[in-house]
Amino acid sequence: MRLSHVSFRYRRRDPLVIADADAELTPGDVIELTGVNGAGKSTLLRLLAGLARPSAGTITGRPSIVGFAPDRFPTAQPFTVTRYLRHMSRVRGGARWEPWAERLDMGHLLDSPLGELSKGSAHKVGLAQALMAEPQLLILDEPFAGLDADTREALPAIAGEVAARGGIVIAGDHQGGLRSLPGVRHWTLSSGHLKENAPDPHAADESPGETVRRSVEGGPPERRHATVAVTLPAADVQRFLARMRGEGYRAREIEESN
Ligand SMILES: Nc1ncnc2c1ncn2[C@@H]1O[C@H](COP(=O)(O)OP(=O)(O)OP(=O)(O)O)[C@@H](O)[C@H]1O
Repeated sequence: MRLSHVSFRYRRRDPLVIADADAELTPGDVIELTGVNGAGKSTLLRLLAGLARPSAGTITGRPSIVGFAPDRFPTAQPFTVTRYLRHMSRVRGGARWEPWAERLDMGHLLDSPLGELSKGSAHKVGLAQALMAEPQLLILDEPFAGLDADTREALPAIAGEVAARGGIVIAGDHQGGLRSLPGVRHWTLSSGHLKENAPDPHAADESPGETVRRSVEGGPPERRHATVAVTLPAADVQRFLARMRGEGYRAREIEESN
């Protein structure tokens, strides 16, 4: 997925909120987006999700299944949690919401009307509806806001699992909750400009998917690595990378040749 010269303003004479942003997101990426209040993080996330259109520039290659968890889940809807999640499951072609309700510890909330939920509980409903469709692009706006300790702890692993199966995860997050995942990319927005920070030199040399695979398999991580050069048709690169990252391996360099 690629952003090319993306700019956005809310109204014609308003200043640009996003100015000439360029970026590339590849399957398996986990990206943390930071910036001060009002920097434009939510705006950029909505553009990435396809909920707003760039005023200029293009966003191409958006995966077809997108999960978006907003910073404020809209609770002014006349449903209980179960009815809402069932409805979203139908919209999502019969996606299974029950495992997510269990994993996010929502059992006690299922009969509650959306309008009576606490902030953190409403946030969990937003996360469950975003996750249920197994999105190839998972967009989380302030995912840790208001969450209880258990769910906060579960969320990096969930993000890592989405990446491990070749999904892209991007989270607008003040709290640095995904930083425990090695290989996380860091984007910042400042004065409308999107910038990628250099990777943390102390971070482990492995992808988030690899970390999850190791934690699932158990045992201490094996630190020895080998680098293998692979040649394949250019048209197959994205599919290959997705599969490779899904297996927990990490691409170091991509070079095009004739
Ligand atoms: N619907 C809107 N109409 C007009 N301006 C808006 C609208 N939504 C946001 N803005 C403006 O766009 C700018 C960026 O807002 P945005 O919510 O994207 O920032 P943010 O980085 O997510 O902030 P925060 O960290 O406080 O959530 C702000 O100046 C805000 O006032």
